[in-house]
Amino acid sequence: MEITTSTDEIASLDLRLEHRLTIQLETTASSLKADSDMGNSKKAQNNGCITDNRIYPNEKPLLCKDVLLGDQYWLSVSNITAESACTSESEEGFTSDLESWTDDEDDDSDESVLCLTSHGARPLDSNDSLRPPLPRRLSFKPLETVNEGEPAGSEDAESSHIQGQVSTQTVEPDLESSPTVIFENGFFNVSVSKIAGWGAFAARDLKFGDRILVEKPLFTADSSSLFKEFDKLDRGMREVALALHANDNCKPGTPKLQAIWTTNCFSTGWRDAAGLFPIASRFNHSCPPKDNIEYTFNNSNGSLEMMVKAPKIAAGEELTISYGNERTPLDLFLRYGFRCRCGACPGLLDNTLDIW
Ligand SMILES: C[S@@+](CC[C@H](N)C(=O)[O-])C[C@H]1O[C@@H](n2cnc3c(N)ncnc32)[C@H](O)[C@@H]1O
Repeated sequence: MEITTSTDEIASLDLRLEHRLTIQLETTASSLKADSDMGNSKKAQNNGCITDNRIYPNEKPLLCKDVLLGDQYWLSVSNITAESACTSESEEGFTSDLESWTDDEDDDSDESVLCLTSHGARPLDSNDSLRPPLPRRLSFKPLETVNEGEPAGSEDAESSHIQGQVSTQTVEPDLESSPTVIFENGFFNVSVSKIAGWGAFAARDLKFGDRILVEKPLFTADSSSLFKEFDKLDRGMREVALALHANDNCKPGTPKLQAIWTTNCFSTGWRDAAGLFPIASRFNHSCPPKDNIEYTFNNSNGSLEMMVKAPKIAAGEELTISYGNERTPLDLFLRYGFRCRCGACPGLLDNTLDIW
């Protein structure tokens, strides 16, 4: 297996790092000094961040402070994972101790152009290509119960019902107003999937062993500490978490966060400890042998890594992982609340549920 050793080739993502930058940019007038934005290097090292601030020719920015430059918006991780990636609409009548959250759609205040690359942060370069603006919908509100039966894909909407006072939450990409691509890093992009909701697609031909994503968790927890750990997040990070797809078939009254956790968390290898990874969470499932990406949690850097496991993947193909090789379509339905449409399995037969 060919292992990528150069950081130039690693698709790296560190949401904590990006968010720290965001906070610093909001409180620091316009300093573009990467040193001060990134904190001291020792601190960054402790967090496992890559903080090499040199400018590398032709290096593609991974993430960037949302900024208005000329007529174009640069893409920030908040946009990628909270606005577009999701799927949520504003909730009416929600109640929570987070009610003080505000919608900062119109906050275009003094923003410096700083982007994250696989080497750390650097000022936006004139050669960097800009992408078209995304719809801005920073209106994610915490929910208290789960909106059940509304799948990420095109599952039968007739089975939908809404619990308690929670209003409908859109979990499908809105084809009318959503951008086609909500995340890209050179290896893959996240856009609308034929399997379900959002999915990941090869941005170019890939081969066995290509490392396509290295992602830090928003947070890690186990079943007993989920809410406590979530409460430690700041507003931006909570929005990102709450924007992820929630299990459609949880028991009535299941907290939204719990439904998101069961659908999206990746094990970190110790008992039931797991992490929430907003980009990796957009990968749909395929039953073997159709799953073409494998993943592992790397304890040494605290990141989830995704590698190509198929011999080759052509540009444009959907990238899928297995949510569990031993899982049958019934297991998938019971655990994740979806009827598998991967194309490799027969799917969940109607009479299976009747029998069950
Ligand atoms: C971790 S999310 C994957 C990304 C998701 N499509 C989204 O829009 O965020 C898991 C959810 O995606 C959908 N999904 C993933 N794989 C699927 C499959 N093979 N067939 C049907 N739905 C699938 C289900 O709704 C599942 O609960």
